[in-house]
Amino acid sequence: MAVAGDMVRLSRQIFAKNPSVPLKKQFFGVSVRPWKISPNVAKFRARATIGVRSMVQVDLEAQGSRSSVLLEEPFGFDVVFEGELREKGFMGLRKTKLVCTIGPACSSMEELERLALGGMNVARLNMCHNSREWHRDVIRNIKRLNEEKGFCISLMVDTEGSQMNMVDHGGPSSVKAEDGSIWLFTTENFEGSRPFTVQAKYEGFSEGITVGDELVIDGGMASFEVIEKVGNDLRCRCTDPGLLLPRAKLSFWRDGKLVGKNFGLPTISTKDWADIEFGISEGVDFIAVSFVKDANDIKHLKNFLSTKSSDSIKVLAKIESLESLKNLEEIVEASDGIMVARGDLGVEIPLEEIPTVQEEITRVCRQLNKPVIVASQFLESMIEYPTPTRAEVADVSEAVRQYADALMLSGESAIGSFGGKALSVLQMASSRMELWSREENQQSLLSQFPLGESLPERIAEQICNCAVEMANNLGVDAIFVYTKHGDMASLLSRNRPNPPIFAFTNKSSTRMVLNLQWGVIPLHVDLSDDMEANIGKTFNLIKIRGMVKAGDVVLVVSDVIPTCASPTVFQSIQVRTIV
Ligand SMILES: Nc1ncnc2c1ncn2[C@@H]1O[C@H](COP(=O)(O)OP(=O)(O)OP(=O)(O)O)[C@@H](O)[C@H]1O
Ligand SMILES: CC(=O)C(=O)O
Ligand SMILES: [K+]
Ligand SMILES: [Mg+2]
Repeated sequence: MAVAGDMVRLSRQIFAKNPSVPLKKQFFGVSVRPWKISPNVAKFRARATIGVRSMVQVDLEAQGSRSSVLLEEPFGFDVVFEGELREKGFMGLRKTKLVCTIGPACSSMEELERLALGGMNVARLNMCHNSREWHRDVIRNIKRLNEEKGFCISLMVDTEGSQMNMVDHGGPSSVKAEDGSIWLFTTENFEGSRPFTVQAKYEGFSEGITVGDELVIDGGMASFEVIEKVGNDLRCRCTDPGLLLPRAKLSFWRDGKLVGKNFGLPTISTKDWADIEFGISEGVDFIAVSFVKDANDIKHLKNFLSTKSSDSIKVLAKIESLESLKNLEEIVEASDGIMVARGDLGVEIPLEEIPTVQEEITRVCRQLNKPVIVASQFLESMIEYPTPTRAEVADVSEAVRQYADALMLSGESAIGSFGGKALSVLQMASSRMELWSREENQQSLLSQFPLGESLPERIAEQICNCAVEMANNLGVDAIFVYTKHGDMASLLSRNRPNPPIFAFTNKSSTRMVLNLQWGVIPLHVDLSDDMEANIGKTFNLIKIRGMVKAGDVVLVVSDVIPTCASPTVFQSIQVRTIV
């Protein structure tokens, strides 16, 4: 069995099984794909020892040549899933994906690797913090881990957005506002800290605000009453004492309703555009847009990405304002995925509404087949303590029970002392709840809603729905799907099947994007037009890695198949036994 770091010696047998392609052509034709060859064996050997790609030693003496060359098989694995599969079997594989926010507590190579080994599927970079150079180093380090150690971690840039918050003067980490104390909220720029004075980030923060309005800090950390308006500044009396943290969020309320929404600021600010350009140039996989208001915000960014030929980068809309909730369906339709950003959402809607809103967003996303991340405060107490509260574990389990595609850590990983432990709590709690849902047959309760409009789309959807029903009823070990843009894999995932979905794609961007989807294990492999050859090749490759064994039963769903023999695309479901 080959493991990470091993060199896989196959000699000729693998190709003997695949005689349809002449060996010489396969290796030395004008197009060397799907095989890369280097005459520089030493270099390849060196990479083989640090890398985990499948290395294939081919003895060319059999072909009348004396030398032997080492070939790199471009087969992208995920060492963490491989390890889990060997340890726990197909049904033990975790389906819920995990996102970690990278901050100072976990940005070193060692810490990143620890999170990678702990099951991080996506790394989130919150552009609210730190410099682009800092984020660039993190991105490059993660790419290096993927490249050299065989992890499969996708990258997400999360925009700062135009939120109304306090300016961080780099002073003490929090200031206490006492009951009845009088504070000035100003837009005046000043250095250092001034007693009882808070600088608001935008000039127009007090527009439309009148005496008597309530100013709420961070959704309820502290509250003030506006007692005087002095130009743009507000003099306020503390009515509910509490802590003012650096960059705390400000919101205004009148008669129990939010006022002064958005302050007329664009969803994507000038700085956000620069951060997006940065993300494009660093080759990230997702851009999460903060404080989305409507579908146009998303369409605008997607157009921009396509003019930059970067449409392989997927756009996630963060639902964290009242306005985004009003336009939920159109935003979900326009975007490639959603984040339920409960932190800021809790500033704009009453806290007791968060659970039902979360469930509703998750439901809409699955109906419209868009991945959904549930985010914020899952294990907040673990920023300081090594164990979670029981209520926190229940919250994690509830999101898993709702079949969210992914769960996210924020401060727990970014600044917490126990990021690795927090990740393992997510990991264990999700696996446990997935098992329970399967045993209770909760999937059967999922209602589907027809998506496709054109006949080919409807066919693809029906094939995937039926494939999952078959896979569940037959109790197959795994579903294999061959997919270029990930659509079939996504339609399978939408049905939340019992067995894991191995999605083989020849586009590395598709692989990184599928990484966010429930139950999908995306693998990068060169695919040809000949589906039978693809099936044979992928069965062999993953058998060699010890991921499947003879006798395992696999349901194969295929889509990418126009061949000379059958020039029309046909989609099929087959049940195969690994031999
Ligand atoms: N790159 C970073 N550098 C420093 N601190 C960070 C970084 N990323 C996150 N943090 C810290 O981690 C904590 C929580 O993370 P984060 O900022 O992602 O939460 P959030 O406020 O919910 O996100 P958002 O600003 O998108 O609403 C914050 O208090 C922040 O100070
Ligand atoms: C994640 C995020 O942006 C929030 O919870 O507000
Ligand atoms: K953000
Ligand atoms: Mg937010």
